[in-house]
Amino acid sequence: MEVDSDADSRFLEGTRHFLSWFQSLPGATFHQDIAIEDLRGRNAGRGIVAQADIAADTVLFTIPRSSILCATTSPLKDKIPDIFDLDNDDGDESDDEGDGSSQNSWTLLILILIYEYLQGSSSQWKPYLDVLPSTFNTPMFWTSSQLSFLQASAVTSKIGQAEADKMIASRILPVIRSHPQTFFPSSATPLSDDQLMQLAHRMGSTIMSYAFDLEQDMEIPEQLENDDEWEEDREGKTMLGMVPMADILNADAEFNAHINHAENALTAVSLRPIKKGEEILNFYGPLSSAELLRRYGYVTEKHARWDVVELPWGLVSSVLQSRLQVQPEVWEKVSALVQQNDEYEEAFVLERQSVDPSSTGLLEEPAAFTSLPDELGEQFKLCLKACKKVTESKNDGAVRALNDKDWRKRLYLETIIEVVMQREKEYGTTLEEDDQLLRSSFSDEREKMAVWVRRGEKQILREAQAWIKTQLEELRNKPVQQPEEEGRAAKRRRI
Ligand SMILES: C[S@@+](CC[C@H](N)C(=O)[O-])C[C@H]1O[C@@H](n2cnc3c(N)ncnc32)[C@H](O)[C@@H]1O
Repeated sequence: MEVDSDADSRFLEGTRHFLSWFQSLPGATFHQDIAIEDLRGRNAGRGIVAQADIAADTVLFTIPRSSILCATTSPLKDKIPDIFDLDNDDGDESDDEGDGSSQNSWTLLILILIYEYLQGSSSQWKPYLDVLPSTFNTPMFWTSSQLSFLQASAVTSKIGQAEADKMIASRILPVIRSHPQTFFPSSATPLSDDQLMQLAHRMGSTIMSYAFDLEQDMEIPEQLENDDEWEEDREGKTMLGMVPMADILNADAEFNAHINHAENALTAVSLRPIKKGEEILNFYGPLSSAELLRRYGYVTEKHARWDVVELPWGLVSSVLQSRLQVQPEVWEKVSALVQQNDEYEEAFVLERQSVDPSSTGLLEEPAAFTSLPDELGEQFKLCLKACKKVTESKNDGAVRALNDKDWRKRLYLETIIEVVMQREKEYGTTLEEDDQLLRSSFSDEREKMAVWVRRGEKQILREAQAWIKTQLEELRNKPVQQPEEEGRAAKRRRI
């Protein structure tokens, strides 16, 4: 790798400046045995590393609430108070006027960040803003060639570029355009719509991978306990905020620190003894590799235990139709009945059973594939009922077979195993080919992460296949209660 010493010294200078700014904040603490280190060598940006052995329950650093950049601390509140009346939706644009009049906690924080960024040196958060990223590895910023490495992963449909563009155009740009003096100080060159769009994307992505939900673990004062106003206040309590230093912590599925939220400050506390040289790690939640990539732009081996794969109902339905040999015009009626159900689902998620990390941040039990989703079984059952209703010919052998519980169970398992195998084929390469690829070297880290994501999904499909096989085996070994032949023959007959 080419060494860019200018960029390196800017990086180090940014870290130094940020740390001294942080330490100068009233009420902030930073333990003497930890340091912010340059972890770019392993694609992890900055991180915090123990410089000596640290005991469990040690306060690693303290962040005063006044230093958090959020709706309550932003100077923008005095300048454009109207936008602080939150809509309390989660980005749903249905009631959006397109004039920036309705904000949610997400869009408001984008505006707050853009405002601070445009204030340059006069922002009190400048040293902090300087260590926030300007580029991202999340799929939102990938080329179509890089995205193609994700193959048939459902994550490709969740990137949300178009929705983000729409949200920025309707909620962010109108506010900035109608308050030019507020956003652009006299010294600053106003930005074009395209530049603002890019800046908003950058801030949106920063929030996605850096912001915290600010819970307020406050005791309710007795005299206010039955006060309606207080209740209302508490309802809207979840506020997004940028928390300096807490967001320098990297994270993994096994971690050794936790951020505690108290009334006046947030503290990072060690969950167990941490050895000198160990990275201090937080936890972003039980996220699959695909979700970790989508939100944070990285993957780790340990997160793969929460990998998931989606089975579209359309695929289940078409495999079932061909197994039952139902004609297309009849199956259309069956499908219409299934879709009328209030709980109709378009896709089902296969996942392992996995316990959460322990209170000390360790994963104590392996994750295992132990069942198909109940909702999939319910919808399958509903589909068979619809099939029976539509075909009407009550004497038909297949309909009689549908009444046989074991036959239905076998039909379900055989259908899903076929769906699982077809789903794997949609990816274009096999699990074994991906494994081989992952053993080679990649010139593009994004391609490697994509292969990791798709490989994890294929692994779940294989585990699901193995589990279904054992279920079928058990069913085969079960004593037969009814003549088997009828059901089998019925399967071959047309309904
Ligand atoms: C809250 S920030 C953590 C600090 C960040 N490393 C930095 O330099 O600003 C979250 C981002 O850090 C990176 N990150 C976090 N944990 C990581 C890990 N275990 N391995 C690699 N990158 C990680 C990802 O880019 C993620 O979007």
